[in-house]
Amino acid sequence: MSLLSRPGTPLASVTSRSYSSLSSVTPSPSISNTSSNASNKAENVLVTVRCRPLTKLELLGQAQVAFDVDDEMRKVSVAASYVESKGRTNIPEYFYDEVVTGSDNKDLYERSVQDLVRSTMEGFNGTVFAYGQTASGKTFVSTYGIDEQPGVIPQAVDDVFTYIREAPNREFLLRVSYLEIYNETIRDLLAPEVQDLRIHEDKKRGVYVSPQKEEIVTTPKQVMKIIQKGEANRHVSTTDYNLHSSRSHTIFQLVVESRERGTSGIGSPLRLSRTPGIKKDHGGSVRISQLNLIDLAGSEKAATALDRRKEGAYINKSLLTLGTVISKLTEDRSSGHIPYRDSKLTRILQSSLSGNARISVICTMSPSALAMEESHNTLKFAARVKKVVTRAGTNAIMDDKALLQKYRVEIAELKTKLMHTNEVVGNEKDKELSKLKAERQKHEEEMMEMQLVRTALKERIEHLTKLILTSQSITSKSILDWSPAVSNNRRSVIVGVPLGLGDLTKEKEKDDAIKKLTAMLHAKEEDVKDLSAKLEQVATTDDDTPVEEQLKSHKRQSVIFTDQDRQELNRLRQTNFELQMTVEEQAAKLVKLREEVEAEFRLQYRPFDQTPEYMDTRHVIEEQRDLIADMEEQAKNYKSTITELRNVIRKNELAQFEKAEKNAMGSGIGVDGRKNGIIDLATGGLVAHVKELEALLEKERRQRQEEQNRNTERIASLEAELTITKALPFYVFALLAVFAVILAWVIHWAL
Ligand SMILES: Nc1ncnc2c1ncn2[C@@H]1O[C@H](COP(=O)(O)OP(=O)(O)OP(=O)(O)O)[C@@H](O)[C@H]1O
Repeated sequence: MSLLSRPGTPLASVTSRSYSSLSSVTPSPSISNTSSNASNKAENVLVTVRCRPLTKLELLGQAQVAFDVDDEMRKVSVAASYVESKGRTNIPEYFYDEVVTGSDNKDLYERSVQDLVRSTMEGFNGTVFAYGQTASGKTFVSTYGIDEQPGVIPQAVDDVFTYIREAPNREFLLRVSYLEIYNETIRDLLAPEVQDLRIHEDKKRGVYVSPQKEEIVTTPKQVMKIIQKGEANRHVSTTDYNLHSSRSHTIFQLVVESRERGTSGIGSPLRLSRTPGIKKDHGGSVRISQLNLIDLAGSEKAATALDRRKEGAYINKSLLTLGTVISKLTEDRSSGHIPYRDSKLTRILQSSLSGNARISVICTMSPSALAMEESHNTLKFAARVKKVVTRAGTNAIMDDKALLQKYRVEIAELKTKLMHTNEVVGNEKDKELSKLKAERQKHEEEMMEMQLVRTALKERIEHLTKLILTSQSITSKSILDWSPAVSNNRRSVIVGVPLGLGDLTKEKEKDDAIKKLTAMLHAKEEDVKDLSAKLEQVATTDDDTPVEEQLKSHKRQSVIFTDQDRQELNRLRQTNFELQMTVEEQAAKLVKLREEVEAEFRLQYRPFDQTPEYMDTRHVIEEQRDLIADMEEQAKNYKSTITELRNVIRKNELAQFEKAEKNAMGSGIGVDGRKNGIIDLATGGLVAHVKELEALLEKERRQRQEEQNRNTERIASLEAELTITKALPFYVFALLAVFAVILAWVIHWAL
């Protein structure tokens, strides 16, 4: 609700006002017009009285409520019961712009602060401060609420960003600072280590503190973090009246710079409005304004603790000066000196208090009868401050005070410089630089890739070597399994390979060497396993040392493996796996081939004694031998027949002789003549028959002998072939071995 529509305050002698009457709340292109129209109009400080509920402590002490609060009527009055208890009849009443009770900080913000914050976004300076005795609720109003009721500062910050979000035609730059005045010393809550902060004044900037840390902010969260950081550095102590009493005044300052979007403004003159003193927001001019959110330390009675008493003295002194300054401001200005310099607080607030800011004061009070005196003072202060008139106007500036402008100018200058540099030397240098960068990146990538490939290849080579050795050993075993025969045709296949029976020793040596190599490879395989385990273990570490170096020094356990590296490694492992599969397939093929060859050997080179040729020859030899045996038997028979015949012949001869001798003795014929004639007649036929048989036997024997000789020669020749053929398995073995080695090398180089 606009305050203009409300009844005026009896205490206020000048027109009360609301900030909404000064400027349109809606951020729009009309901002600059509205602002300038409203600029420099005399306005009173907006005064709000917040009367908090009784605290637990006060309730425990059965504190009497001494004030009645009527927020509808915006009236605070001393409770009738209290007046009566004091034996009085006059009930004092106070009226203000806003009177609130309870704990609703949101409502308080919307009533008393929101318009001021929004007008700050439109270029007017704004100051909000909470004033009241200690433990009256100033910090509650300013910073912390309860039940998720943030105080004025967080709500203002949020509102600033909401405003920016809703103003598409303007661009903003925000800077924040957070100061503390403790025992009359200025401290920077954002840089507490910085000493000797001093107050300066010049025509352009007015009153300001230096050196002061300002942080450019871009999000509400960032601002809240800064506030929290500052709060952590603030002086807070337990006092007789408050567990967490603020022992210092704090000034949270937000500087807002803004300009219309799409206007560079560089070099364009600052145009002033026709009304003297009012600057119009034309073209690229930058509006700059300050929002000061002040949490004052509480005025208090003398404390018991020495430190607190000292602090209290300073606090009271500065608050007293504030009161004096405000009193003077409400008097006729020409009447005299205004003692801003009497305290750091009034000095820092000088610009705002002297008129160039809209001011909203929230006076906090306790309703307790025990705090009657302080509350009364607060109400009187509130009434006094209500009379202060300010004439805030927008500040449109073009000089380097505005960071927004400065940054824009700097960006434009840099762009020009860049363009210029690009034209003159930039192209060449840029090219060179990007080439170098690209080369370096490429080199790094190559190094990484090489390392990964090396590891993968090593594994693969070891595996391949292992496979080859395995296949070698299988071959040699299978050779021992069978003893193939051989033919001259087969021998011709391996002409030129210097292997033979004598090469068996060399084969043995080779076998030994292969075994040695296998042992070595097994050892290497173990190393690789260890390394892989280490790599797995440290694969997630974020070490910046180049991989190459890390791998070189085995002492190091950390290896960087980015996700990309790991993918690459996995890809290589996959390739490696596929290669292994290929090699195994090849090895299987080799085994199959060897089996086929062996089968062929078995088929073509059956054992010699099983070949038909051998069998036939053997058969013939057997037959010949049988025949010879028969013939020899026959010859024996012939011989015995001949002997028998000869015996018969001799018997016959003797018988004939004896007969002739008897006749001769009787006839007188000589014995010898007769005897010879008879023998010749009797044996002549038999002898001829014997001779005939003997000739036949001799002929037969010669024929058999010749045939036997021929067969024996043939067997000898076949046996000689058999001896030579026995070497063939070794030729075959050598052929397979050479084939396997060639295959392995071909796969290795192909990858
Ligand atoms: N409107 C409120 N509703 C509920 N509790 C409140 C309210 N205002 C203040 N309090 C409580 O009163 C106590 C004192 O408040 P706070 O610390 O804000 O006082 P202060 O004026 O900042 O005191 P000091 O000047 O000593 O720092 C706190 O416990 C606070 O929670």
